[in-house]
Amino acid sequence: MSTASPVKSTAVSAEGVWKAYGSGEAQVIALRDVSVQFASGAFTAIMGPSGSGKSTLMHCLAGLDTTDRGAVHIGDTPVTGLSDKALTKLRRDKIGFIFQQFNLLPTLTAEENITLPAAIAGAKADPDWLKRIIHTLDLTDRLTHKPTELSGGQQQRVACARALATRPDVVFADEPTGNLDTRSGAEVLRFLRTSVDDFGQTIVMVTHDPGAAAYADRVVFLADGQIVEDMADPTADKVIDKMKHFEELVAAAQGENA
Ligand SMILES: Nc1ncnc2c1ncn2[C@@H]1O[C@H](COP(=O)(O)OP(=O)(O)OP(=O)(O)O)[C@@H](O)[C@H]1O
Repeated sequence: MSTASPVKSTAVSAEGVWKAYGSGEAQVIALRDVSVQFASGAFTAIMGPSGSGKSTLMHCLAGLDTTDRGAVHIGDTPVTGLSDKALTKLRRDKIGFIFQQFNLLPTLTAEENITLPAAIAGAKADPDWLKRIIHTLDLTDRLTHKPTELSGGQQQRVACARALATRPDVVFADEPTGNLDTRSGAEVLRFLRTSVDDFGQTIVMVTHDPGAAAYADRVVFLADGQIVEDMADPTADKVIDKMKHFEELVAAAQGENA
């Protein structure tokens, strides 16, 4: 009997991606030749100092921003070069988003917020799947509430259910615990972990918090628009230790780019 673990496929990849903002003297290079792959069924955190390119990378991976050079794929689908219409469809069908500010529609109930993306896509989310995630997120008693009637933690759990409702190929989470207290943040992070372990989802999360990154399988560190470190099986202590050496990593990256 083979004991080898199954080879994971790639959910998202970037190949030689460059991205600059502005031009001439004012030009800022946000991503410099970034190549990275994110395995399906894995939870990856992206960390790095402010301005290192984390949001730009996530936006380019998710087709929310264009790249100047290089290629991005979601599964086998090339993101670079798609028409606006095809990009909208790709985001709707294959990608879930969780934002720091929750981004729920205030006039809709929790349930309507959760099912809206599938409804817009003209699809009905699988009722058994929805029930399962709503139960796992402990939202069963909150479905008729509007966002203003929910705590921040509950709102973010609704946003998690919304992101997963269509069983997307990848969920991008941008500082999902940035607006939450420690306890509510931990509930969201435990859910993201569960969604990977029990439901086979793929999560890519930008965070500043070493404690949040410790929930991931892997941490990719960016500095000055480049990947400077790729850490497997992170712990908060390992991440903190790495961040202490960040100034050296940034100086080295800037030295190479000088
Ligand atoms: N729309 C824009 N126009 C001009 N410059 C931009 C734009 N977006 C980002 N930048 C610049 O690109 C670089 C990378 O920014 P980005 O927001 O990706 O970093 P970040 O690591 O996500 O930062 P933070 O942790 O503060 O959110 C920064 O120097 C930033 O000022």
